[in-house]
Amino acid sequence: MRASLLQIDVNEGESVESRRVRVASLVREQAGADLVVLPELWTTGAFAYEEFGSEAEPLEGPTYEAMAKAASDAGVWLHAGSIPERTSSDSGSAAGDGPLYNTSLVFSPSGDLAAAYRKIHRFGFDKGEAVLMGAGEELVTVRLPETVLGVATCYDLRFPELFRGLVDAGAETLVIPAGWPERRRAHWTLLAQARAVENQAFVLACGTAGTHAGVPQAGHSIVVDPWGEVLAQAGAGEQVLTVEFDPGKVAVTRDQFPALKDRVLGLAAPRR
Ligand SMILES: O=C(O)CCC(=O)C(=O)O
Repeated sequence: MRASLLQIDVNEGESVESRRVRVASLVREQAGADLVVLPELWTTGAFAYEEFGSEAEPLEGPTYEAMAKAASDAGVWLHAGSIPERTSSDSGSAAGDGPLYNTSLVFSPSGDLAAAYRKIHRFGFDKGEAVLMGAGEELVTVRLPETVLGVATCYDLRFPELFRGLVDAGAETLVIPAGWPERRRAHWTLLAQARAVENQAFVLACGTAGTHAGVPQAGHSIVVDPWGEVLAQAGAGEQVLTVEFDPGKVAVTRDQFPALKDRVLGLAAPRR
């Protein structure tokens, strides 16, 4: 299986619309890949909090349209990263009066929406995304012909229980778009490898390059195999990271080193 991770440079010198056009064209250039992955919130930047409201779009907005077409033009599965999604509080109310979500979109090679995932763990503690956006509540997997994707977004990477939930739902390839900051790059690489080893799954983690809202981005998108080996890692700048991998390695690893079968669930709390 061939996957291309598009580590996009997100900076304020380029408008959202020109970046959308440029990214669509980069996706088209990946024809021949099985799966293409984009980063988190690449239209605005994950730290451009002031733009979340002004650039938020309904699920089927301009980014959805552009990415659905790019996926079908290229004939690839496309994890189109995430958008700031604008919602309505109920079907009868004015459009856009509901919470915003950090929503990932996955398209099939015919350009149909295969899945949407609302980021569960919002970043920022008591500010930023954590207060500006609503929290997703549902795990999402996507069945491709070669593998089952389990999707998560950026800060989710720090929460192993989410990934165990995805594995229990059948995930074999964990896809994580991000806008991870340079300051915590060591955590990014370490956590990507940890999630791969503990879940005996491939990890495809795609970050952004450049600096937006004063936050230099880590880049260093990474692909890790179920044994924890780094198959490929990008540098700091904009880059297309292409990797060939054998999805069958998940079953082989889980069979030959069956640690997942030794899980003990529902442990009792310590007695005081
Ligand atoms: O957990 C981190 O260090 C980065 C998380 C983040 O930047 C995000 O979720 O947008």
